[in-house]
Amino acid sequence: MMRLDPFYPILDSAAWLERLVPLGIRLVQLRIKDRPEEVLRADIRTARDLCAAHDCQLVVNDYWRLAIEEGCDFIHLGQEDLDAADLGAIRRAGLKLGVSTHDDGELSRALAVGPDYVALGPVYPTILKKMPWAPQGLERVGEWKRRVGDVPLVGIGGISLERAAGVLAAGADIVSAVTDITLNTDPEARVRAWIAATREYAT
Ligand SMILES: Cc1ncc(COP(=O)(O)OP(=O)(O)O)c(N)n1
Ligand SMILES: Cc1nc(C(=O)O)sc1CCOP(=O)(O)O
Ligand SMILES: [Mg+2]
Repeated sequence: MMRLDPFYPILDSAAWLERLVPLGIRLVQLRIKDRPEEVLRADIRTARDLCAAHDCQLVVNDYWRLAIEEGCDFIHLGQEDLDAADLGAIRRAGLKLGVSTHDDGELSRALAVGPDYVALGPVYPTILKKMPWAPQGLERVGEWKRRVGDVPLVGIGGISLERAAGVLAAGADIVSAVTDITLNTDPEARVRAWIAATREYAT
């Protein structure tokens, strides 16, 4: 499999991708919540075409059926999403799969489905969504990497540009971020800085 880029921003609309992907993002997640299906489908299509034009790997969050129907090739599912998903249909369609984990049980379950990456979170406190887990910390990142072996490990949750190098040094292969970019006063400059800071980890 193609190596995934170490910088993995998550954005909540195709409009955000249109703004930021052309700056040189090579791996991005479209994570849209609570929108009608026609909006989801239109954004997935726009994101798919944009990412294809910019040599960027698109990961669609949650909506695996729409991802299959729209010819996307990578989805992200959390544990509750896994409960409802048809993994056979996902694999038959040739989709790659990233899975969230927050504790031991979730990691065992994630590894059992043969994921294309495992995400561990929240590494630091996050303001994006309420989560029942305490921040995992950097030692847990290292422990997860030892347990996942060759499977790429994504660190997520409260990761800023300033924290990214520490998360990578602790064992993550990839660092993911939302608000450090989208709430920044200059998201374009922030993305350029992330790309420059993570370039040495890319191959
Ligand atoms: C890279 C990455 N890691 C974790 C998540 C969270 O997925 P999930 O637990 O399903 O929660 P939602 O994002 O769907 O609210 C993610 N999306 N991406
Ligand atoms: C979407 C998401 N999933 C997480 C998990 O731990 O599974 S943490 C998270 C939010 C990440 O946003 P920010 O970079 O702004 O903290
Ligand atoms: Mg989900």
